[in-house]
Amino acid sequence: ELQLNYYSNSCPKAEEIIKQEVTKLYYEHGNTAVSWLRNLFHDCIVQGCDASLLLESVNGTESEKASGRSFGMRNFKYVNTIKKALEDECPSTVSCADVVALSARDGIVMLGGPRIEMKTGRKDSKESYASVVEEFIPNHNDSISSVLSRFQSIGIDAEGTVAILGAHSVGRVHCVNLVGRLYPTVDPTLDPDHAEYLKGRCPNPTPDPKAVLYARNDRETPMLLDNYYYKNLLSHKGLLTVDQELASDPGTLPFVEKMAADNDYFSEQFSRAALLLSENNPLTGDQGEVRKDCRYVNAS
Ligand code: HEM
Ligand SMILES: [Ca+2]
Ligand SMILES: [Ca+2]
Repeated sequence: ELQLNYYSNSCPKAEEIIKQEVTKLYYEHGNTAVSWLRNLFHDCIVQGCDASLLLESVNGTESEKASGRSFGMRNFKYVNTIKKALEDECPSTVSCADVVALSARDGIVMLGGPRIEMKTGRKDSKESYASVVEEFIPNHNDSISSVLSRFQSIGIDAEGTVAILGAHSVGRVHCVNLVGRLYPTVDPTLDPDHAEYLKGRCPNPTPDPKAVLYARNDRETPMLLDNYYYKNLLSHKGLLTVDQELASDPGTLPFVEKMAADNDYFSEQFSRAALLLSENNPLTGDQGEVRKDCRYVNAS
């Protein structure tokens, strides 16, 4: 069972230490906060919130980070910074899965988003689920029905799915994930002026995947977790196919319209959905372990 303040006896300063580290890292590299938010999705939706995402590839184990779905993920080295601060205070006590959850919670606040009350007590997996990452994480051009059913399977309804995708109100998309909507012809659901702008950002129809060319998700408030994402969708400026589809499907459009009009409603729904995501199928009690180094299972 997850509970509020799980570390109140075993490591009373744990939550404060995570918040301090997240804040410090944010002022050094603002995009770390963006990464903590994406990590929550990529860890929790794959098997559960168990830090399986953070394992490195070592003899026989392939890292989930090596999956194509993890393309563009960054700042993993700073997870180790947070974990080290915790190990210095209370060795082998605070799980990497809780670091994923709480760093996302505090990152969301740094990005101007809501403060979400999250429980703790998650344990860390002893294995990577790299081989099934693509079953759990949708692709950028998947159909809306498959995206909705993926989130439905972890208890997030259509309204919550629209809200959680509001995470794409911050951060960036690399050209490899965009050119399909620009070349050889422009996707008719994309605003023509915005398409010209995106072509300027991504001039090559077949970009080198190693190239660092990208466009910002939200040109208006790229570092704020706010409802500009939905305003952009309504003006046909969604970047990924999955984003734009939210505004064309009659089952999701009413939520897009309501979130575009009301940032508080977006924040409420985003909090509700992020909480469900953060509580998806955790390991608790005697299950799993508390990794000493988030990149490797403990030596036995
Ligand atoms: C249907 C579901 C989703 C799909 C297909 C998807 C796909 C993607 C793709 C393709 C990128 C761009 C990667 C790149 O080119 O660098 C991206 C970025 C991002 N995604 Fe998602 N995503 C989904 C849902 C979510 C959710 C639920 C969250 C968080 C709760 C999230 C958070 C982010 C963030 C923060 C970024 C920006 C990362 C950065 O700038 O470093 N995404 N996503
Ligand atoms: Ca996981
Ligand atoms: Ca924004």
